[in-house]
Amino acid sequence: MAKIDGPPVMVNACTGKMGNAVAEAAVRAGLQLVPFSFTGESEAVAIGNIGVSGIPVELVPPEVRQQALEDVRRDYPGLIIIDYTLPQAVNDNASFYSRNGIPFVMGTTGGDRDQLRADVEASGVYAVIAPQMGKQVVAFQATMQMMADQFPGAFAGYKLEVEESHQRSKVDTSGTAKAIVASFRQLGIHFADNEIQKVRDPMAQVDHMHVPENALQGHAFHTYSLRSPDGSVGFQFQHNVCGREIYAEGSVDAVLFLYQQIQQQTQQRLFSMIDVLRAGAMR
Ligand SMILES: NC(=O)C1=CN([C@@H]2O[C@H](COP(=O)(O)OP(=O)(O)OC[C@H]3O[C@@H](n4cnc5c(N)ncnc54)[C@H](O)[C@@H]3O)[C@@H](O)[C@H]2O)C=CC1
Ligand SMILES: O=C(O)C1=N[C@H](C(=O)O)C[C@H](O)C1
Repeated sequence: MAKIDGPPVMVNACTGKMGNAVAEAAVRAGLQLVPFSFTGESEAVAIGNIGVSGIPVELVPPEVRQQALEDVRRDYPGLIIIDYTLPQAVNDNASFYSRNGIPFVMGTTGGDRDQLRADVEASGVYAVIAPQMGKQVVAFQATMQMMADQFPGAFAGYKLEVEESHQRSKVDTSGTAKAIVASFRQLGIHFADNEIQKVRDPMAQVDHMHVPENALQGHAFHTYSLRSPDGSVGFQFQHNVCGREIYAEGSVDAVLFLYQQIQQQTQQRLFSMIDVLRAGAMR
């Protein structure tokens, strides 16, 4: 694989479905994969190491991560971390990377998002934080935000229904759905995040959300339905993704974008995936 002009990349956690997918995408893109990965305690002890595209990656448990990161920073100068762990780890991992001055791409959803942004902003570390890394879904997300910015309150009085379907193992409510619902609230619709319907039953996913059976273990099907107060006007928006390729490729674009910002020492240091799209930073 030809090497490209980019940073070494550390993926936490290569043991995860998304972490593994993005580590493979980084290698495919010609980036050097750091052969260490922070992971949830059980895997590190039980598995020891994992192969990514033929590269043996050593799994590091949380209790030795500080020394491990210092070693990695010494041996792989200029590295950028990609985090796809779990919601309960988001804030602590981001603070850990920030304390150590390591730039990162945070794809993990959940946690305290306001605190996450505040802590990263205060630290001055370079980072991209986004609950959605799939470029075309981000374009849809940005379009909804632009409509809300341009026409606040335009849908006041409308009723909204949101259904998001993911693999059964997904513990949290979709961060993408929450971001798009925030735009609907700006458009005047009264709707709380806890009203988002999580579809996790495989039969309902196939019969009601029309998820292909071969995508049940990795999909993201979202439907947003709007109805006017008198029921005479309706809208429906959908974004349906099978697999994880779209997020993995977008994450690599985010890494290359962040690498450029660091090289240019830009004043802005905290970015969203909409910033990455606006910069045209896509292969
Ligand atoms: N931004 C985006 O476009 C996307 C975001 N995601 C998000 O990525 C996250 C992971 O999703 P999956 O890979 O499907 O989950 P998963 O359960 O397959 O993998 C999570 C991995 O994180 C590890 N982990 C848990 N705590 C950790 C810690 N403190 N430090 C290091 N590793 C730790 C676990 O051992 C596990 O291997 C979720 O929050 C999901 O919503 C997933 C796909 C796309
Ligand atoms: O967990 C997933 O798989 C995904 N999570 C993200 C989210 O919570 O919005 C992005 C996408 O839906 C896939």
